[in-house]
Amino acid sequence: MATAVPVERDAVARAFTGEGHLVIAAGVGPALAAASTATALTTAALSGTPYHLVVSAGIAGGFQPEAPLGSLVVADEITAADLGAETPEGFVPVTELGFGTVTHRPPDALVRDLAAATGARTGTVLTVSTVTGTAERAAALRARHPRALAEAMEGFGVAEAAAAHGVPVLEIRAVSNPVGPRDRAAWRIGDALAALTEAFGKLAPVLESWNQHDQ
Ligand SMILES: O=C(O)c1cccc(C(=O)CC[C@H]2O[C@@H](n3cnc4c(=O)[nH]cnc43)[C@H](O)[C@@H]2O)c1
Repeated sequence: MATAVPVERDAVARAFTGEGHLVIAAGVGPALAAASTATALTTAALSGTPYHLVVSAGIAGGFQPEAPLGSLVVADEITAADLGAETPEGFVPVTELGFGTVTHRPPDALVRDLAAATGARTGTVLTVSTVTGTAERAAALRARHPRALAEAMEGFGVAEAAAAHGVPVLEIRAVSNPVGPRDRAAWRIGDALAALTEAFGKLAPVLESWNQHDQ
């Protein structure tokens, strides 16, 4: 499990206490999250106990009204929203420039099972390097990604590391703030961390049984 910061790591670890997994604070942003996750995966593989699933987890901004504060989102697509080029005609993702990738897809069945266990919504979770701070940017992201429910800063980096190791990936986010105009008074980080702990309590049996049977 790769969270960004220690409070997220602790929120997950409080609920997820079995053996055979690791919960790390991998750092904020896609680059550090990728480096930390790849290091953890390599270390485990070299010691003969490779991981079979990687989960990016933490708090996120939720697109309104679909992902209200305190709600949970399980990504069926993890998409890098700002990996590309700005052109006079608008943003062009790197894939349309002829290289790279911008989306990773978690296993369908696992996404369905996790959503059923927690009541989470499923949809695209965007990875951004800059937190959205205006209504215009939020609207532009939704126009480009109509299925987006949330934005955060690590999922795509974690997914790239998992893909490099041939390991499936999930992203699970609890909504701490709306995506849109910057309003620190509207953040509900405590509620989102509590929602994360509650969700991981319900997810633990699903993830553990998937780890044992579906590799
Ligand atoms: O200063 C701000 O306006 C601001 C607004 C929201 C979040 C931040 C952060 O620095 C938190 C980044 C951290 O938390 C995740 N996160 C939470 N909400 C969002 C969001 O709306 N957009 C992107 N990331 C968010 C993120 O994954 C980081 O780990 C600052």
